[in-house]
Parts: sequence; C-alpha cells; structure tokens
Amino acid sequence: MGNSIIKVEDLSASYRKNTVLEDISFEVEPGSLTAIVGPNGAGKSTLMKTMLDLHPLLTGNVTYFGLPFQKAKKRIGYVPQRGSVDWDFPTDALDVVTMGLYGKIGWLKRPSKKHRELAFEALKKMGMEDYANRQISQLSGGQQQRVFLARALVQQADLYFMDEPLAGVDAATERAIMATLKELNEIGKTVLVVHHDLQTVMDYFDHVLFLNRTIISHGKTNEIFTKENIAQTYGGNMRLIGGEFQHVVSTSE
Ligand SMILES: Nc1ncnc2c1ncn2[C@@H]1O[C@H](COP(=O)(O)OP(=O)(O)OP(=O)(O)O)[C@@H](O)[C@H]1O
Repeated sequence: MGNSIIKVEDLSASYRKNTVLEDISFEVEPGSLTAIVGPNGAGKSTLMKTMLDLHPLLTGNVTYFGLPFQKAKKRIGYVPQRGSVDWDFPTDALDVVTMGLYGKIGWLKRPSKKHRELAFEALKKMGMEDYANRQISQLSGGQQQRVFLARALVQQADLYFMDEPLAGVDAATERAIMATLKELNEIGKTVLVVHHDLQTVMDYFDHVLFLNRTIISHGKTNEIFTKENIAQTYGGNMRLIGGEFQHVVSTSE
C-alpha cells in the first residue's frame, strides 16, 4: 500500500507488566472508514490511545502522512469514549465545541466571534443548537456524544479517531452520527471507529480491523467480514443465529 495515511509497525503496549497489545502492524488508506472490532478487553481503546500518544508505546512506530504523531497532530481529531470524560466539568456545550478550535486559535488567546459562530454552526449540524448554553453535565448521553462530534467537526482534521461514538445512543442519534461520518468520508477524510455492533459493520464501514490483543484480520469489509474471522476474534463465542450475530455464553465456567 503505497499511499497509506497511517502506518503502524510492530506496535506493542502494556499496563505495567501486563502486555495488552502485541505485534500490531497495519496501514490505513486515505478516505477509508474503518471499524475496529473485538471483544471486551481486546485492547481497542488502548490501540487508539497508543496511536495518539496518550499511552506509551512499548515497541514499534506509528506515522501519519509519513510524519510522527507530534508533527501531524493538528490534522488528527479524537472523540474519546464518553465514559472516560469528566462531564461534571462546569462548561456549556458551545464551549466544548469551541475547544475543538484551540489548535487554530492558540490556547492563550480568546476565541473570537467568528470562532464561536463556527462552533455554533457545528452544533446546529448535529441538531444541538438549542442546547448551546446548556451545561454538559445536564445533557443526555446521546446529546453529549453529538456535542463531541460537533467538536470534532470544527477541528477540520484530515483523520479522525472515534472510540465507540454509537455506544448507548438512541436510533436518531445513531443516524445523525453515521450521516456525519459518511459526509466526512465523502469529502475525503479518513475515519477510524471503535465499534461494538457486529450487525451494522457491513452497512456502515468499508474497512474492518478485527482485534484481540493482536490483529486477527484487517482489510475491506466485503472481503474479510467472515464468520471465520468473527469466530477467531471472539474466541468462538459469536455465532450467526437466524441471520443475527449472537454472543454465545459458555456455561462451562
Ligand atoms: N488504565 C488501565 N490500567 C490497567 N489495565 C488497563 C487499563 N486500561 C485498560 N486496561 C486493560 O487492558 C486491556 C485492554 O483494555 P481496553 O480498554 O483497551 O479494551 P477494549 O477492547 O477497548 O475493551 P471494551 O470493549 O471493554 O471497551 C484490558 O484487559 C483492560 O483491563
């Protein structure tokens, strides 16, 4: 793959002595929309954090546009898992979105009227304009997720990492978020999403990366989204039953 936008070589990561990711090498094509799937504890969030310099690499190397993360980070947006964010932080929705512009504004400067207008437009795009001045702690989970998406949008990055943006949101929010991801994709942005719902992988993503501590398979969804890869990733605990993937709980433990 000559024109990859992300290149991960031999990445491994651990928490103290516990190695959770090993032997991870893959490349991402520009303009692709990739689902990262795998069971709980597979290391999906850790992979994102390690790639984004939020968790140390034990071994390996990650480059973006041929550059190390620190040189490329202005072109990269990240939507963390909702549960990992301190929502009691006293700030309103518009401020959260405006923070997405700090790379452009500079941390020590005040946002101008223009910046706040851009932030408001992004909130509007996510159907959240009526909540601009609402404290983030007083928003529902789905509304918080929309605010985070709006923050990523104003950033105008080339590459986005999103950790379970669809977890626990209602159907309308899921549609709004997916429409936004598709739009980003259509204008050439590259998006990586930790995703937990196997039913929708085929519909939503053109690429999939099966992860369970290491890469089980990575490629085009229509080529590698197979029962075999799913079974291998989920330890044989995922079965296709009546057209639906179901988690088969082992009773032997
Ligand atoms: N801060 C931490 N300290 C110690 N161990 C951690 C920490 N965060 C994650 N782990 C461990 O690392 C492994 C991978 O966790 P990670 O959160 O990356 O998995 P995941 O695939 O994102 O899981 P989930 O689908 O449940 O969110 C798990 O065994 C987890 O217990």
